[in-house]
Amino acid sequence: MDSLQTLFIIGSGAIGKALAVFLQLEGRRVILLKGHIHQGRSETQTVCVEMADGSVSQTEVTIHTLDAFSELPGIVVLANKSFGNERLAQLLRAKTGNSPIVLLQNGLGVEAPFLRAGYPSVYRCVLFVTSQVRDQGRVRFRPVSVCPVGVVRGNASQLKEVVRWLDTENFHFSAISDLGPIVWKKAIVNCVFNSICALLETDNGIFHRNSEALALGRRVIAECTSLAQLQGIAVGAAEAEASLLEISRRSDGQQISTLQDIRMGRRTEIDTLNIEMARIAVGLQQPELVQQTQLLGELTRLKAELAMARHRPGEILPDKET
Ligand SMILES: NC(=O)C1=CN([C@@H]2O[C@H](COP(=O)(O)OP(=O)(O)OC[C@H]3O[C@@H](n4cnc5c(N)ncnc54)[C@H](OP(=O)(O)O)[C@@H]3O)[C@@H](O)[C@H]2O)C=CC1
Ligand SMILES: CC(C)(CO)C(=O)C(=O)O
Repeated sequence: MDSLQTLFIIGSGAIGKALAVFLQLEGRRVILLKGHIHQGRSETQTVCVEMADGSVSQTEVTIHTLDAFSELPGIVVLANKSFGNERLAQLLRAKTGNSPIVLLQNGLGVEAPFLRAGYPSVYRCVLFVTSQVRDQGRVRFRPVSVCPVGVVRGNASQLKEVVRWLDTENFHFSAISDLGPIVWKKAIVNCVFNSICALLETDNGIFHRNSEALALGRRVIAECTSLAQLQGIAVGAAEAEASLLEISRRSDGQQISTLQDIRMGRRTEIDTLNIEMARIAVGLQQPELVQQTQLLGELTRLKAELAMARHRPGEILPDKET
């Protein structure tokens, strides 16, 4: 399907850059676009993606702004922070036509702005990788397992094509028929990582190294799996814990995005994780169900707000662990 040949990646951060490098090195046509600045000049950078075995994938990547494109015919991949989705759904609507949209973001309900805006083809991926920008030109990338992609609005044959264009040797994608349980399982795991690692100011490896941290994680998992079950989503506590531990082992030394954001004085995505779980519980008239998850989320949000308030542009808050 030639019409999908170009991959437009929106969001030139840790995920967007790594994905662009891997795709370009396998000969795909990639256009990398800034997620929150929509006007300006294109800039070319050499991006070097470092893997756990010390190997490096390096190439020149040009980062554009959205104003340079009146149309985005191809696959539009969203690797921006999800709190930008509402605005992007409005901005992109006139440019994307029938192009499929693929969301790579963590969290619950992140696809809602695109559904409300009437996009005809929306797919969602659950990322099982970790990626961290070390400095402008270096990205540290750790794949955990293949990343499933499923249909939110669209069809199975287009999904297959989308996955074929996205998949590369270092960053694997596969098609999945039932997206709901995996989105929930990953969101539950993120409720653990994105709050506890951020509050402890530690790396993702803490859960396989420290039994007390794991015990805290189990309490969040117990609450959120009960909520999932109330929603009719079958995610067991044992499988969520297994996923937590696998990610913890494979991304030992990596910082969760929420901790990276707090250290840079940036907004976090905690609203689509712990805080969203609490909102769903309130909607089901069971507000007490996820109280500990909610408290951790509120502490994380406050920590991020305090960091934003004292942050001076360009300054990175001290890195205590890695
Ligand atoms: N890093 C990781 O290991 C993982 C990340 N994810 C998900 O991938 C997505 C991207 O994460 P990651 O690359 O780490 O994040 P980064 O912070 O490294 O980059 C995110 C990009 O989002 C863009 N952005 C920031 N604010 C806004 C906004 N208000 N509106 C639109 N765009 C905005 C920025 O774009 P620009 O600077 O281009 O303007 C930025 O480069 C997130 O949703 C995250 O949940 C999921 C699993 C793992
Ligand atoms: C849980 C983890 C580490 C796995 O991809 C992640 O989602 C993140 O870094 O944001």
